Amino acid sequence: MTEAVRVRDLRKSYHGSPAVDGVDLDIAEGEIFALLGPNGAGKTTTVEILEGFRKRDSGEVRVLGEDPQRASRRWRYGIGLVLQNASDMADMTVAETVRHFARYYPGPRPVDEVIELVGLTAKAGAKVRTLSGGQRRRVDVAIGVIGRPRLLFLDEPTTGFDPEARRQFWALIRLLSEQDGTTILLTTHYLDEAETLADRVGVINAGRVLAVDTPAELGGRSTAEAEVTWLENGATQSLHTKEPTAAVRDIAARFGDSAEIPHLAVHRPTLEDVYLDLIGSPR
Ligand SMILES: Nc1ncnc2c1ncn2[C@@H]1O[C@H](COP(=O)(O)OP(=O)(O)OP(=O)(O)O)[C@@H](O)[C@H]1O
Repeated sequence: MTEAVRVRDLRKSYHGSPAVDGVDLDIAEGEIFALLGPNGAGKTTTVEILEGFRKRDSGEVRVLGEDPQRASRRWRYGIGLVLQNASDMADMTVAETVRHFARYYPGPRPVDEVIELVGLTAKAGAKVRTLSGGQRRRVDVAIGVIGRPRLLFLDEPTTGFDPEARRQFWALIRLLSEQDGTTILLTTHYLDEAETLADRVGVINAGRVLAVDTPAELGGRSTAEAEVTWLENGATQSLHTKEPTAAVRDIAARFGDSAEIPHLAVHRPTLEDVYLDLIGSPR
C-alpha cells in the first residue's frame, strides 16, 4: 500500500492543554477517509498540521511523502483544500473565481471542465454572491480540485446542505475518487455521510484515536448483537441476539408460519450507535 498520510505519535498542546495527544494515522493513496469526533476532539488541529498550516509539538508526519512543515512548493500543488468557509470572492463570477485560482498551479485542469465537474456550467457567468449555500460549496470544491490535487482535504463539506444537495455532493466526491484516484480526507459530524462515502473512518476524542475501521466493522459493529422487537400478548417484546434470523424464525413459528408478526423490527447497531459508544456518550 502506498501511503498518502502517515502520522506517528502526533502531539500538539495549546497553552499547556493537549489538543492532539499521541495520534497515529495511516491513509492509503486513493482512499476516502473520514475523521469523526465531537466538538473539540482535535480533528481540525490534526488536519491543519497535515495541511502544513499548523506546527506540531512532536511526532512524525508524512503527507505525500514529505513533512508538511518543511514541504516544497511542488508538494503544495499536490494538496487541495475545501475549508469551512471559503469562496468569499463574492463579486466575481464562478468562472472568474475558478480561473483566478487556476493561475496558482503549474498544470491546472481546464476551468470549464472543473465547472462542469461540480455541476455549475449553467451558473458559470453568475456572480458567486448570487449563488445558494450549496452552490457556493461547489465553487469551493472547484477551487479545491483545480490544481489536480492528489490529496483533497474536505472540512465539514456539507454543513447546511439540504438532503438533495448532500446527495449530489456525495456523488461528486465519489466521482473524484473513482475518476482520478484522488485521496480524500474528510471531517464530518454526519455519520450517514461517513458511512456513504468513506472507505474507512477514524474516531478521535480528547486528542486520541479511539478506533479506525471500515464503517461496517467499526467498534465490532458487524458482529454485535441485534435487537429484535415485536408485539405479542398486547405488549412490545424484545430480545438481543447474534442470530436474529433464527430468533425471527422461532417467533414466526409461534404465530403460525403464514401470519405476520405484528410490529416486527430487527435493529442492528448503526454507525451512530457504535460512534456514541466509542466516545462514551449515552444513547
Ligand atoms: N488556536 C487555538 N488556541 C487555543 N486552543 C485551541 C486553538 N485551536 C483549537 N484549540 C483547542 O484545541 C482543542 C481541539 O480543537 P479542534 O479545533 O482541533 O477540535 P475539532 O475536533 O476540530 O472540533 P470541531 O468539531 O468543533 O471543529 C479544543 O479544546 C480547542 O478549544
